[in-house]
Amino acid sequence: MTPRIPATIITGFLGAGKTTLVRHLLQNAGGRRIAVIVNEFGSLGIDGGVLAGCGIEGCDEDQIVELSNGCLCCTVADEFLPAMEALLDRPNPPEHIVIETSGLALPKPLLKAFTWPAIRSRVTVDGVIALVDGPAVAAGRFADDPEEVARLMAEDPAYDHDNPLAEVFEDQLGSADLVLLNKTDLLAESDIAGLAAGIAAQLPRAVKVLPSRESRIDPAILLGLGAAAEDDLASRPSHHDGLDDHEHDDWESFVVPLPAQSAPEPLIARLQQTAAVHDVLRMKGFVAVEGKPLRLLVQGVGSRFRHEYDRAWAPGETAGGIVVIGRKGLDQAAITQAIQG
Ligand SMILES: Nc1nc2c(ncn2[C@@H]2O[C@H](COP(=O)(O)OP(=O)(O)OP(=O)(O)O)[C@@H](O)[C@H]2O)c(=O)[nH]1
Repeated sequence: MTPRIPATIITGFLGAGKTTLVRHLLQNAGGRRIAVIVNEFGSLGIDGGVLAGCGIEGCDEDQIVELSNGCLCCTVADEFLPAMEALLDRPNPPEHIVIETSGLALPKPLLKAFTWPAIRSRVTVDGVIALVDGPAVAAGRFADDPEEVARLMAEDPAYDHDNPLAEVFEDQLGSADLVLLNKTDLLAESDIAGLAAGIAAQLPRAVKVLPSRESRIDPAILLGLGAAAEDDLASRPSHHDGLDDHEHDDWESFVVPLPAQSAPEPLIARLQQTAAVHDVLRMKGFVAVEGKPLRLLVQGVGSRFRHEYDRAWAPGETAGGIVVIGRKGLDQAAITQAIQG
């Protein structure tokens, strides 16, 4: 029997550092043929664009497969399985497959896809790695807000739902074989061990929580976990166990188109201000800057922003824009106006 190809699933909330981890893995593949399947919430294909434009030696664009529909967990049959089969049927199939899920995806439906006979006979889930945004956890972003719960219960006595951020976060952690507590540069040194222990205590199984910065952990630790997660679904609890389906009604995303900017800084200031006022969870996009041949990659998680010139615009690829992601109910018109200035 041909050995099964190992697949690593990378999960983690919006902006935790998943794409950064995939880049790190590709950069340090040590000659191993790694294929990446990437899926994100919100159009524009930023993550695929970041990876395909990575300029990493030995990394061809055809190693990156982008699934455009925002929710891998809902499109397993239509998109994910055909993409996997196409990868496996290549004349030179990958030695390892890395799947980056969207920050709002629940990993369990994806894990279940690996029990389907057509996939199970050829691939095994080597491990599920959950990225955690350290400062967001430290700020209590994923904890239930007792006041909010009390308010919702007053409105509807039958209310028993967690905060949707907490729910997605817990589902992602519940499936993990390894957790990276990322962005330690933004944490006080003295808080790291306590936060890691707090996360470990929340997990349904004994799973290691490793602190990381820029998702930099040796691939020898990340790949080769040998978890065979598809055989072990019962020990990976989800809020949606027993439910046939789940909704993504809690979230929304839209694109704000932007013309060429005179400089990055005023735009970043407007984005920061917008994120703070409107409680936006994630913004990312590519923008043209006058007089610059390269496109500006803009990344925002909450109100923390980074920007860099990443590569030249490809022919026909001129329109800039920012994807905005948040909880349902964003004031799209006001946000668009605030960002466009
Ligand atoms: N300060 C700091 N920033 C980080 C670290 N790791 C990643 N980032 C930044 O955080 C932002 C989000 O990182 P990504 O890797 O795109 O996160 P993601 O989980 O793929 O995001 P989504 O796909 O949108 O869910 C980027 O600006 C990264 O450069 C870190 O350890 N420290």
